[in-house]
Order: sequence, then structure tokens, then C-alpha cells
Amino acid sequence: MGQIEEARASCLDTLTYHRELLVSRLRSVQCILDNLLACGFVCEEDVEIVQRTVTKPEQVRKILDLVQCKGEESCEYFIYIIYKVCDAYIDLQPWLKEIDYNPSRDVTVMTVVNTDPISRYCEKLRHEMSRDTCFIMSYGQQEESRLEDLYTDTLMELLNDCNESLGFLESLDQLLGDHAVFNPQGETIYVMGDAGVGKSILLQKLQNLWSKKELQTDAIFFFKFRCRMFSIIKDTEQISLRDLLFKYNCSPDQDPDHEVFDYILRFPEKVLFTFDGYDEIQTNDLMNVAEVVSPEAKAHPLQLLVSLLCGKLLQGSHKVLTARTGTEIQSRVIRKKVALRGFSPAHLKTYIHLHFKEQEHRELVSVQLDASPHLCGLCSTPLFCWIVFKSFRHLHTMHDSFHLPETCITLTDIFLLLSEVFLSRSASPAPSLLKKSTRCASDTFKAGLRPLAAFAKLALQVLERGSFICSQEEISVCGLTEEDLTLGFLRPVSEYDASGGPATFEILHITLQSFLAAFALVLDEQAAASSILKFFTECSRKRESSCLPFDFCICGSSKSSEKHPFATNDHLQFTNLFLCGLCSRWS
Ligand SMILES: Nc1ncnc2c1ncn2[C@@H]1O[C@H](COP(=O)(O)OP(=O)(O)OP(=O)(O)O)[C@@H](O)[C@H]1O
Repeated sequence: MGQIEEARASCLDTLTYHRELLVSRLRSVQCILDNLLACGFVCEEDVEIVQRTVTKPEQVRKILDLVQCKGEESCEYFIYIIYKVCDAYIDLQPWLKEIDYNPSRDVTVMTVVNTDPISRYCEKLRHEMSRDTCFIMSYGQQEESRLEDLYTDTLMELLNDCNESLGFLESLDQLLGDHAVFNPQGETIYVMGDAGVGKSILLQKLQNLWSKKELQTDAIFFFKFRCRMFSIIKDTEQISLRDLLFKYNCSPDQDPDHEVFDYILRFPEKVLFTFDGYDEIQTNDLMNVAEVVSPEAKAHPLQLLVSLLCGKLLQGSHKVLTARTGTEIQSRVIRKKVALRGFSPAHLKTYIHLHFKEQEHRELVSVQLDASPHLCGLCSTPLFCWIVFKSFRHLHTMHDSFHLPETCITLTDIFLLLSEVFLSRSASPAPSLLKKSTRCASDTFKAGLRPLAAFAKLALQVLERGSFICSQEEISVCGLTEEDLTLGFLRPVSEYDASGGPATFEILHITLQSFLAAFALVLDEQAAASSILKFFTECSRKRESSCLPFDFCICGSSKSSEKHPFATNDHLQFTNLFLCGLCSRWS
């Protein structure tokens, strides 16, 4: 009993002795007040008196006076709150160590609720991140797959600044670690890879793991952006860093004193950013964008992006940036580099296993892949693999067949199949269990020609203006109906529209956009040959090397540094390849 008395007395003394330190370091008073009130150590009137006090230090002084005059128990509980809600009282954790604080058994039975705005915000971020990342955005809108049901590891090769291999990453946790860092001053982890190799999905997995607290990182804030958003925002629009984080990501609730933003500024190392698709930024002089150094200044979002990547804003925060292979980024900002190489044969086996639930189907698909090295090569790129598997599944459901039409299948065939799958949604009635329809691709295409031509026209128009996004109006002008939208070629995008403007859409994948654009070119009977081939001229100005379809898609990097750093012409290259593919089929 004597010992307990001594411990209690020491809490009151401790507060007196360390009063100055507490007054200067204790910031979040709300959480302290909420808990003191809930446990009956203060009353509503006390809380009001504290809240009416203007400055933070004054508020803390008032709280200290209150708890000290209520006695030892309330002093101990006061310290216990600081101990329990360590995120919010991070500045006071060293102090607790210094005084060698250990909560007594009496106090540990008392409840502490974390009502601190920072902790609440972290929870909200995790909750929203979990909701936004648990499904793989379906290309067909109709069936969505859970990320954890389909995510399969891919080969992640570490590179040095000369693009020499430093080995492979064993797990996603290593992505953020210090292993293979070649420029410690750089702050950005650069992940590159070809179209459809899984860069976005890798980030999604990272985000999902973080949301479940399964990612090894100290980051308690996670902000995700798609880079294209930065160039979509009007040139005249100026926003602050706070807006970028809170308006375009997730905003804090009940934070009258802006504690969350202040905290982020004070502890940038607690922040993790992902920026997906740097190659999609449509501006030619990103190198010359004026950097912003003040977190309060308003600037164009692109300036904020560049300043974050360079560490001029929120220095010390962690950043993962993805881009298509060959996109140039100033080496001074790159901390380490990872090249995604797609599925290895072992990964492919795992993916088959996840994709097909029935053993019989798994075996049939494996046999086909083993018989066709070409198809197997295509399937090392997860996007193409997904399309191939989707086609297998479709053929099976509709026609009881598990065979693709040709043994030597090309990328054009794959996208034709995907279109056939989409078009057959409206063309055929729901498959009957007893009688499967016989497969006739040309009938499906004939029946679906109107929407297909309209989607193709739309894709070409959007591509020609160097964009990925189309408006509702453009869609209608191309003759597409509400019902056509359900086929699966388009998906809605709302994430850039913080102002709640009218809905916009994007074509499900940029590669599909290129395919449809090529389709529009071959469908246009009136067009002169020069107009059909216009993208060849466009690309030959930028790139001299050969345009062999599969060195482009399968054999890793195809782009070289002669291109303009931030204006990749992949989409035009792909259009040309598909044009060749389509013409060769119909010649
Ligand atoms: N690790 C993976 N596990 C399972 N499926 C994957 C994986 N990576 C990619 N996919 C499949 O491939 C599709 C395309 O992947 P993703 O959008 O990540 O490619 P990307 O590299 O970002 O392409 P782009 O450069 O064209 O934007 C996904 O929607 C998914 O179906």
C-alpha cells in the first residue's frame, strides 16, 4: 500500500516537475479532454473553460491545473492517456522513457479512447484505402475479382543507375527498404515496366497491405495518385499541398486546429506516396516546371508533384513512382530502381491455379500453354495473360471448348478475342446449361459491328488529342448508348474530379485504346492510305529502331533515350502494331 501511495504521489510530482516540458510539447488536447471527461475527472464546464482559452500552451496549463487539483489518480490517468495514444503524443514518448513510466495495474483497467484527429485520420485513410484496393478493377465491369484471390507475385528486378541487375526482390516489403539503394540522396523508388506488366496492380497490392497493417513500414499516412490526374487539371488551377492531399485523396474530419496537416509537415518520414503512370503525364517540359518549396504556397499540381519527387516538399517522405519502361526521370531523384519483368513460369502456374478453380480446366490450360511457347511468352505479361485466360473461360462457357483458334497467336488475336468476349455479351443470350452455342466469331463481330465501330471511333478521337479520358458528350456523339457502355470497353473515372463535375470515362486499358484506334483506321473505307498510316510518320520521327511486334511487347524495354523524356509514344506504336496485325489478317 505504501508503495502504491508513493507511485501515485510521484505522478502528481512528475507533472509539477515537468510542467514546462508538457506545456511546450503537448499538442493534441482534445483527446486528453475527451478521456478525462469520459472517466469523470473533469466536467463539461471544465472542458468549456479549457476550450475557451486561446493558445495551446494556455490550454495545457489549465488541464494540468485541473488534473492536479483532482488528485493523484487523475494525474496518473493523464499520463496514461499520453502513453496509450502514442501516435498523437509522439513528441512525449521520449519523455515517458526518460521518467521510466510504467502504468500501474490500477490505471491499466481504465479505458482510453483515441479521439485524436491524427489517429482518426490515419484510421480513415486505412479504411478508405482498404475499400478502394480490395478489388482488381474489372475490365468488364460485370465481374470483379478480389485482389487477394488473383494477385500473383511477379519478377521484380533491382537495377543500379546504369541499369545493371542487382538481383531480384523477394517480397514487396523489400521494395521500401534500403536494399539496393544506389543514391541515398534520392527519395523516389522508381518502378518501371512495359505496358500491362502489372505496375498499377503492384501499387494496389502495396496499398492494400498497408491498409491491413501488413506492410513493413513506419508510414502512418498513405496517399495514392495516378499521374495523369496532374496533367488533366486545368493549367490555370492552383492548389496547395494541403488541397492536393486532402481534396484529391482523403480529408480529415473534426480537425479544427489543422493538426493533421501540421503533423504531416513535422513528420514527413511518416508519409508514403505512390504515383502511378508517370509516362501518362502529358506535358513536354516537366523538367522545367518551377519547384515549390513552401507547403502553404498554391501552385499547379504538376509543380507540387515535381517538388514532392525532388524532396523540395515533405523532404524525407517515401515515394514510389511507376512508369513505362524507357520513361526518363532525372537520376538525382531516384533512390532505387526496380524493373518489373512479369510472370516467371512458376508465377504463371500459380496464376493458372488462382484463375481456374477446377483442376480439369487448369490442366487443359497448362497443356495449351506448354504446346505454344508463343502464347506462353505472351502470358508472361499479366495483362495479356488475363485476356488469354478470360478468352479461355469465355470459350468454355459459351462453346464448351478450351481451345484458342490458332496455335500461333498474336497480340492482335488476343485483343480480337477480348472484343469478341465483350461483344458476345450483347449478341448472345445467356448460355444454356444444356446446349452450348457453336462458336462463330464472325457472326459475333457482324452483330456487334455498330458498337465496335463506335468504340473504335471514340478511341481514335481520344488518342488523336493525346488523351485517355472521354466525356459523356463525346461518347454520345460517337453513337454509343447506355447499353453499349455495359459491354466493358469503357470504365468510369471520377477520381480526378474533386469539383463533382460530369462523369468521364476511360478506355479500360491504354493498349485496348490503341487496338480500337487501329480498328477505326482499318474500318474507315473513305480514308486515304496516308491517313491510315499517319502514326507511322509520327513514330518514325521519334524512333528509328525496328517495330517488330513482340520485341516491343515481350522482350522488355523497347524505348530508347532519344525520345522526349515525358511524352512516350507507346500508344501510337501499339496502334501501328495493331494496324499491321489487323491488315495482315484481312489481306
Ligand atoms: N501481379 C498480378 N497478379 C495478377 N494479375 C495481374 C498482376 N499484375 C497485373 N495483373 C493483371 O493485368 C492487368 C494490367 O495490369 P496493370 O494495370 O497493373 O499494368 P500496368 O503495368 O500498370 O500497365 P500500363 O503501363 O499499361 O498502365 C490487371 O488489371 C490484372 O488483371
